[in-house]
Amino acid sequence: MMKKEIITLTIAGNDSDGSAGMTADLHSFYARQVYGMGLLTAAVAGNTTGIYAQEVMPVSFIQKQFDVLNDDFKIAALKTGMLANKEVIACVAANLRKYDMGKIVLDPVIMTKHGDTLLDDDAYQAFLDDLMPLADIITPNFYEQQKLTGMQLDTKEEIHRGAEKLQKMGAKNVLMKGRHDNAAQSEVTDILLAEDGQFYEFTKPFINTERINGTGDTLSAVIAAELAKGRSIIASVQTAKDFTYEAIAHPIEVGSKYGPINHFAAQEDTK
Ligand SMILES: Nc1ncnc2c1ncn2[C@@H]1O[C@H](COP(=O)(O)OP(=O)(O)OP(=O)(O)O)[C@@H](O)[C@H]1O
Ligand SMILES: Cc1ncc(CO)c(N)n1
Repeated sequence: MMKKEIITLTIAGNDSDGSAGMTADLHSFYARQVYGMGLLTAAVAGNTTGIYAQEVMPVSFIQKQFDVLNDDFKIAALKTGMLANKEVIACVAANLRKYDMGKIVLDPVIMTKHGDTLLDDDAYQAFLDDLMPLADIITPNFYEQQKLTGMQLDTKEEIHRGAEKLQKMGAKNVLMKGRHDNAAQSEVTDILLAEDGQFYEFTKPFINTERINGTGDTLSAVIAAELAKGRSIIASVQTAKDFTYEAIAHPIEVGSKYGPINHFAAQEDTK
């Protein structure tokens, strides 16, 4: 009998160097053995030194991609990445309300690690009002946590309060990714506030490297892939954390500066 594939979708921008955005998502889906589809919102001209130009897809074209995918496929889970502006957010939110596309992982992509902006300043409110209430899980990094909560979150207590604020805005589960900007730190801990109100911690050793382009995309893509298989939030986050760690721990030589992570090694080393 023919095997029925599990379909996982990324709604994201493409980064031309393959390190981040839709390409990293599709590498991750492949490595976790789900069938990946890509609904393109934008494209950036980037390499390992930075991003040099961006184009946003017309909303009518984004709408068409939603319609044709939903005409033909049953999607088990999706993740969002670069959404660029409030018009794209409105379109994505309307379609996530219209169509049942399975579990929703919201990765609030605002800025790259190297300071390039991927979401307009006037789009945060639409993100909070229209997308947060639809999320099964949201995965902000340290910078995005401050932007979305409007709070300064330095201590563990403050991070807990910030996660509770985001959960009150509608996200069922909130994964607050840990800081990794201190060369002397020994670990990176991500904190999950789960739907049941409990906090869970996911800790791995800190790796002191600049080759970490696409870590956030990879983490959220693996969460989506595992949720698509029907696994729990906690099991999905654990696999995503392990996978991303292995991908950082086995550097590959691509480009001259801020390199990508290694999805091949992670595929072999993650259960
Ligand atoms: N240097 C590191 N050592 C160990 N783990 C790391 C390191 N950097 C990131 N991680 C882990 O990678 C995952 C992604 O977190 P990160 O904060 O890098 O996301 P991000 O900033 O959204 O990434 P992106 O550049 O894709 O936007 C988290 O689980 C985090 O703990
Ligand atoms: C399109 C795109 N999405 C996300 C990132 C980083 O998160 C990037 N560099 N490019």
